[in-house]
Amino acid sequence: MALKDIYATSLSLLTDLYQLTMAYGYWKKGMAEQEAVFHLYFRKNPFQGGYTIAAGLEHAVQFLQELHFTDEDLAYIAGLRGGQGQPLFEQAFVEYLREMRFSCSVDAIPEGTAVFPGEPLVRVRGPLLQAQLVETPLLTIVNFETLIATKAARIADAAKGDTVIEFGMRRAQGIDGALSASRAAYIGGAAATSNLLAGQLYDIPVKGTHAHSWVQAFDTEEEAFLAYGQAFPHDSVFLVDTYDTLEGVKNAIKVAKQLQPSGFTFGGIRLDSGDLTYLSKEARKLLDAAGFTEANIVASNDLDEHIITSLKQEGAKINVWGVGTKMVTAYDQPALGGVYKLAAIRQLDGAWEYKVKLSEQRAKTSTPGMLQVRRFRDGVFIADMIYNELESLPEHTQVVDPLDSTRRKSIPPGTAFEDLLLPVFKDGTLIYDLPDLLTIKARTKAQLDSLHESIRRYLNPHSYPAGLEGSLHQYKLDLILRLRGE
Ligand SMILES: Nc1ncnc2c1ncn2[C@@H]1O[C@H](COP(=O)(O)OP(=O)(O)OP(=O)(O)O)[C@@H](O)[C@H]1O
Ligand SMILES: O=P(O)(O)OC[C@H]1O[C@H](OP(=O)(O)OP(=O)(O)O)[C@H](O)[C@@H]1O
Ligand SMILES: O=C(O)c1cccnc1
Repeated sequence: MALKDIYATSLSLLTDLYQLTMAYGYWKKGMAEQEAVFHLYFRKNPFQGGYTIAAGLEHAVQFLQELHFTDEDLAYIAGLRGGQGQPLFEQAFVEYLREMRFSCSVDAIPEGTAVFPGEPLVRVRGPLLQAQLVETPLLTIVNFETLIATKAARIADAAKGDTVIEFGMRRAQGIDGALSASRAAYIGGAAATSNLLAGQLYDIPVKGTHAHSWVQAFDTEEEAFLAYGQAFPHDSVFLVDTYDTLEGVKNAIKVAKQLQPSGFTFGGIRLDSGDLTYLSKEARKLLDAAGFTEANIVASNDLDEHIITSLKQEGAKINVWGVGTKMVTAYDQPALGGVYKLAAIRQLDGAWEYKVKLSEQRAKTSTPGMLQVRRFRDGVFIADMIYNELESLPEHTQVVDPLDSTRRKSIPPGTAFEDLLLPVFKDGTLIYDLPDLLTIKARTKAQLDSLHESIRRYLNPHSYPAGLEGSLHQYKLDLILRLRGE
C-alpha cells in the first residue's frame, strides 16, 4: 500500500477493541441495525483561544467510503481470544462483518469553518453498530486536523498577511502526523510547506531555503552562497546565521551583486537564531543600502503566534515566517478533546428516544436530539444556535448558554442565517462534492474575517455566543432532572 492511499484503503481495524466488542454485543442482542444518532464535538476551544477551525472531513470521508473488513482483517478478528483462550467472537458475527458496508447518513460542517464548543462537527445517523464502530477513527482524524488547522490559523493571523511557510515535518508526530499536519496547516493559513509528499498528495505549494549543513560543506560561506545562487539563479534565499549573522548578510549581498549581471534574482535571506528583531532591522538596512529592497527577510526558530506578535510589536523587519515544531505539533496543546456521543435511538415503534450522558461536570453532559447548527450573521457572525432537527422550532429564537442559562441571546426575526451541517453521505452513498483545498483555505480566511477581533485575540478572548436553542435547552434540563430522579 502506498502511503498516499492510506485513507483510501480499508482501515476498519483502526479502532479501539471496545468498539468491536460493543458491536458484537449489539449484534447478539438484535440491536445492530437499530437506528442511532451520534455527534462529534469538542468542549473547549484549543490554545485558550476564542475559536476553532474545522478540518479533517476529506480524510474522514475517504475513511468511511472504504469502511469494510477485508479477509485479512476478518482472519485477525476471528483469531482474537478472550477468557480461557476461547474465540472472542462467534464465526457468525465475523460473517456479519464480512457483509457489512457503510450505510449511515452523515452530515458535517465543511472544513475551514469556524466552530465553537458543543457544536457537532460531524453527525452520524444509521445502524447503531456501524455508527458506534466509527467513533475512534473519526475522532483520530478530526481531532488532530482541526487542532492543527486552528493553530495554523492563529499563527497566520499573527503574521498579518505575511507569508507563513510550514517547516514542521522533522518534528511532527510520525509520518501521517506530518502529512495531515501539512494539509491542515495549509487550510489554516500557511501558504506553502517544505514537505514534498504533502505537496504531491494535496497539491500544496512547496517552498524552502537551505540548511546550515550547505554552508558548512564549503570552505567559506561566500563560496556556499555562490554555489547555491549558481544552481538556483532565481529567488534563492541564503541562510545567513551559520557563523556570524550580519557578516552572513554581507556575504549574501556580495554574492547577489556578483551574480546579478548573469540575470540572478535575489530571493533574500533567512535568519534562524539570535535576536530576530535586532538582526532583521540591521539586515534590512544592509539589504536596502545595497539596493535589494525587494529581498525577503525570512525568519525561523521555534516561532509561534505569540513570538510572531511580539516580534511585530518590536518592529522586526521580517516578512516571511518559517514555522515548524510549534505549528505541526500544536506544541502548547497537544490534543483537541473532541468526543463522540450517542444522542438518540429509534425505538421499534419508530419513535426517537433522546439520550444524554450525565456528568458531575455540567460541561460534560451531552446534548440529546439530532442536532444542527444555525449561524446568524449581521455582517459579522453574531451567534450560533444548536437545535434539534427532529422538533419544530419555536417562533421566538433564543440562544441559551449551556453553562450559564441566565445568559440568553434573542435573535431578531429576519436575521440572516445558514445551517452549518451539510449532507455528506445519504444511507452510505457519498452525496457531497468535496471542495478542493484552495476553496477550503479561502473559507478559513473568510470565516476569520467574519469573527469579531475580540474573539480572535489570544489573551482572554471574548466568548462567542454558541448555545442551545431555548426549547432544546429546556428539554435537556428536564431530561437531566428526570434521569437524576429529581
Ligand atoms: N526579539 C525577540 N523577541 C522575542 N522572541 C525572540 C526574539 N528573537 C528571537 N526570539 C525567539 O526566542 C527564542 C530564542 O531561542 P534560543 O535562545 O534557543 O535561540 P538561539 O540561541 O538564538 O538560537 P539556536 O539555539 O536555535 O541556535 C526563539 O523561539 C526565537 O524565535
Ligand atoms: O524551529 P521550527 O519552527 O521547528 O522550524 C524548523 C527548524 O528546522 C530547521 O532547523 P533545525 O531545528 O533542524 O536545527 P537548528 O535548531 O539548529 O536550526 C530550521 O532551521 C528551523 O529552525
Ligand atoms: O527550507 C527551509 O528553510 C527549511 C525546511 C525545513 C525545516 N527548516 C527549514
